[in-house]
Amino acid sequence: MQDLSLLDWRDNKDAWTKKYIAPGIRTGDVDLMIDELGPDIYCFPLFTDAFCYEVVEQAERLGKWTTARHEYYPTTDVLLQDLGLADMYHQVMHTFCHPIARKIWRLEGRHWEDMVEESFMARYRSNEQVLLSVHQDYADYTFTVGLNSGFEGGGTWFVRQKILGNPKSGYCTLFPCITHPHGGRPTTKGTRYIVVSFCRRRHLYEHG
Ligand SMILES: O=C(O)CCC(=O)C(=O)O
Ligand SMILES: [Fe+2]
Repeated sequence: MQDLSLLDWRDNKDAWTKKYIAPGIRTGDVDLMIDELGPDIYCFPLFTDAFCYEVVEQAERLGKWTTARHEYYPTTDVLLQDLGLADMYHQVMHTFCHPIARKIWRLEGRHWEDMVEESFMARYRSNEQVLLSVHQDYADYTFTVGLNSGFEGGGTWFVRQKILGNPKSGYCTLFPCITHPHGGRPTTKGTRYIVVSFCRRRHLYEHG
């Protein structure tokens, strides 16, 4: 099992899930696992330490960080696609994450079954980009996943709800957009890594 890599998700689903997905979520015990940090801000364990370690290692090894990918409020980031991890991450979203959003907010109908994600890893460092100013995500809802510990500061500040989400390594936060403008608080020591997924309905304005 220890020889499995992040890319083996297609060939060996059971062993892959056991190695990389947190217990509770992996077993479908969603009701047991979800905390509500504040109004419509949810948090649950999603990944194991092995996942977090390997995904950060891959990003740092490839070193494809960008600083101007978004026109507004750019992060220092790399698309999971550019790490070769987009298909794997999409499968995780599809299997474990979108069903949680649909259940919480009663999102029914086929439009909510066909979500596109923009997933990227963002990095904050005391001597590089330390913060992200308050903004709206261009999405229906967003997932953010903490990937490490050993930094100081950081966290997602929801200005209207006055809540700081700062998920531990492997924990995923879920919030809807429009009502939840937010920003990344300064990382004052060390490096903070997160994966952010902007989730959009592919056919938002189509009838039926
Ligand atoms: O740093 C954070 O926690 C928030 C990141 C974020 O809001 C974004 O990338 O859109
Ligand atoms: Fe954001």
